[in-house]
Amino acid sequence: MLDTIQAINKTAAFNRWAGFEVTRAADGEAELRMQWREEDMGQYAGFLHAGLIGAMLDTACGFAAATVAGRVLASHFSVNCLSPALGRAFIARGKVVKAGRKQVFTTAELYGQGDGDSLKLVATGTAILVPVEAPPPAK
Ligand SMILES: CC(C)(COP(=O)(O)OP(=O)(O)OC[C@H]1O[C@@H](n2cnc3c(N)ncnc32)[C@H](O)[C@@H]1OP(=O)(O)O)[C@@H](O)C(=O)NCCC(=O)NCCSC(=O)Cc1ccccc1
Repeated sequence: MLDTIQAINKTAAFNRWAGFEVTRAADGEAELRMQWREEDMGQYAGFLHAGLIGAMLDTACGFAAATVAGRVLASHFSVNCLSPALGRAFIARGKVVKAGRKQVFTTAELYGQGDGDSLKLVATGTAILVPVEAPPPAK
């Protein structure tokens, strides 16, 4: 399952640009890591941009859902920014709360990694994923 999710991760140009690495994916859980880049990831005060906070939480939730439901699309996600997102790297951990037939409810946490291995919780989020068929081939 980890290989499958890592392969999916590589197909998204955004994920490649951001440097998302899938470090765990199994049984309704997924973990994502991203190295901080000062030159193009910051907001006005130098914290991780909220767009990237949302992207990491959304992706961790989506990959967690994919481990139990296959192909999914997000119909809703929300983000709580708890503390300035600072760190030399960021780790998002997503998990499935409930996988129904039509909706998969998920939550995720985002941690900033400080010196050494210390992790600080900087944001939390939720997402609702909808299991979908493969899209029709492009005309
Ligand atoms: C599929 C659903 C969520 C629910 O659909 P329903 O309630 O059944 O609604 P309905 O049938 O009324 O169709 C409405 C529209 O949906 C379109 N469509 C339907 N099925 C497919 C399909 N299989 N593929 C493509 N499109 C499909 C359909 O053509 C129609 O288009 P139209 O309005 O005519 O132009 C739909 O609202 C949607 O696609 N939202 C956007 C999702 C999105 O972009 N999310 C963000 C990115 S994913 C993410 O971030 C999370 C993640 C991370 C990592 C890994 C994985 C995930």
